[in-house]
Amino acid sequence: MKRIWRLLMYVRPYVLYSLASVVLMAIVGAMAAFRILLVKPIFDNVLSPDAPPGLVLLFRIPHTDHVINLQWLLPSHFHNAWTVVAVALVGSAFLKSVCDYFGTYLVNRAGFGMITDLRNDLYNAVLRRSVAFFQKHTTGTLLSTLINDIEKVQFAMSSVMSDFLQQFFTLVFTAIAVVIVGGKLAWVLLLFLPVVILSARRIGRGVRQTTRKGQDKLAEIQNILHETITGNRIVKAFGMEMWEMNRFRRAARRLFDANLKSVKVQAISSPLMDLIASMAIALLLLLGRVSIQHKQMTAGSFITFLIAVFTLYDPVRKFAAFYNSFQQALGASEDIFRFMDAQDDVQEKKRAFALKGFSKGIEFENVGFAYESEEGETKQVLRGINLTVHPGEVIALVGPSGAGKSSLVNLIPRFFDVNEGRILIDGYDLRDVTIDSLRKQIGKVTQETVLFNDTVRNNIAYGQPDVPLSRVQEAAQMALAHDFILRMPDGYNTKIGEKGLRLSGGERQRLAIARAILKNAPILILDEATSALDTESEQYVQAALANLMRGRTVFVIAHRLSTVRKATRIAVIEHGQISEMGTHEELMRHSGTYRRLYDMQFSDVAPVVAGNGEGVVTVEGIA
Ligand SMILES: Nc1ncnc2c1ncn2[C@@H]1O[C@H](COP(=O)(O)OP(=O)(O)OP(=O)(O)O)[C@@H](O)[C@H]1O
Repeated sequence: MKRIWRLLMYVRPYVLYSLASVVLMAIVGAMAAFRILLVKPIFDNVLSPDAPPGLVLLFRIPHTDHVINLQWLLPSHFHNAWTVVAVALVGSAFLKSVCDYFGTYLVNRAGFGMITDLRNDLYNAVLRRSVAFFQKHTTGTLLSTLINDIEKVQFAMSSVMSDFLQQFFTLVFTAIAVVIVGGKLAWVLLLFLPVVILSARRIGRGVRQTTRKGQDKLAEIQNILHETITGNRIVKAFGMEMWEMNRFRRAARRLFDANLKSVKVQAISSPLMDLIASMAIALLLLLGRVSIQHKQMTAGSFITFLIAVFTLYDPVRKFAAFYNSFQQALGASEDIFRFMDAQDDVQEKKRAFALKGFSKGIEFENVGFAYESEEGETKQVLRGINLTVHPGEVIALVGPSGAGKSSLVNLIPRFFDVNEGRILIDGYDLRDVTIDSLRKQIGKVTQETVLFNDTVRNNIAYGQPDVPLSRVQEAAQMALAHDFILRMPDGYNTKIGEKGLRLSGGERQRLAIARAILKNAPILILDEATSALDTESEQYVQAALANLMRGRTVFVIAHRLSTVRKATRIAVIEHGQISEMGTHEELMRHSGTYRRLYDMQFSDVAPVVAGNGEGVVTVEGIA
């Protein structure tokens, strides 16, 4: 109920459109019933040569002597039966068509309007969620909610809603026509009502179940497509085309079976209803003949009655589909609202103040951190971290894989919050300052370079669209990217494809470095790329990084000896704790973990395995 109410709140700005469309659709329904009523005068007056000229009777109000004549609805100078019926027929068709057109337009106007607002709100909410949220929910689930769930609500609130209103009013007015024209005969229909309703419900349930299965199978196919298109290089490198094709074929077969099952259930409805209808007609014919003999009914009114009864069937049948669609939209809105309402672990205090700059340093005071799974289980990854970093220092973090290095640096921009101790920036607890002002102080260059499908200029000036080109170029020069950018077809205006596919790994990294240089944040978090570039690229990237690091306070997850050597201090992280700290020379003298790691990882002879993304593997030495 709360969900329906919440969805309706989105309709509120469009309530005038909705009300107008309800009125217009009511007219459409009334006109549909009126046109059925015209069948009687067509048979009894227009097509009957023996009919006496005069008033054209439309129907008699049951249980009274009151009659409604067609002339009463039309200007008085129409007398001839054909003229009267023809004017009524064309006039009602015209009115129905006009109302249908504007009614449909207005329902859709309201439906699309509300869905646009809902989609914007959802996107805004999702975009602002914390990093933990994006780790909890897969890209597939988020995209599916943003696209498919919104689509379901949109479908229900636009196309289905307009059809529903039309069918609803057609049902109401035609039911009135059935009672008016049929009189006692209408009650016979009550005998068939339970059968129709029961079978429609059963078929509806069957259809719902089978369509849901079909949708699941379709999602399976979409997943395979998503995986193999984004990972097509891996598929090629491993020669898995045949295997993937077979996987796809099996999924397609399952979809085929599910669709056929659904058709089997759906296809039964029409013949079944035909059978019920034939039995009803047979019975009605018998009773109708008696009524006509006793002059209680004309042949024309009997046929009108039959047509009205048949017209009822369509809305009744469609109601199962409408119900289904509205249910699906409600189900989809549950996911939408769940994402919109998700409570972030990282929240800004109401009285948070803006950090003006960074000048005194960063302190980790007895910091502990745990990841929390969706089931509420916690996994402690950092404990008892004490570290004071002065402005301008370069802190290299080294340690075995999974020790907690990335987790530690992710605490600084508050991608996650500590659950023990605190982190201070210039003496202020991170949780006391606004997230925006904190993140303004921090630049980040990660292993995986994120580039957007936009121009080189906009990629470098990401977040600062108004920055002049000269400053973008300056940053690119410092990142040693200017020359290769100028060699591109449109220079700084060249569009980079999805994920920067037109660029080499080294070029991508240098663009990311240029972006960080332009941001000019005093604190820098660097996650050095593990995969080695070719020597020349590597030198460029190293030089660009040196330019970027100059004058900044840097936390670097180091994989290269050159970086480690240049660091002011090295912190060795093991099992979530700092086990050693000092300069390269100090730690080498110590003969502890660092020395062991150094021998394994950083010595000149130690090879590093590097891939070029195409699966072709090379073995190179580093350092
Ligand atoms: N979102 C998460 N949820 C739960 N556990 C996580 C999450 N991210 C990382 N972990 C776990 O936390 C531990 C520390 O991971 P972290 O990425 O900080 O290590 P790391 O030292 O940076 O490793 P690497 O050098 O391989 O990147 C690992 O055991 C990892 O499995």
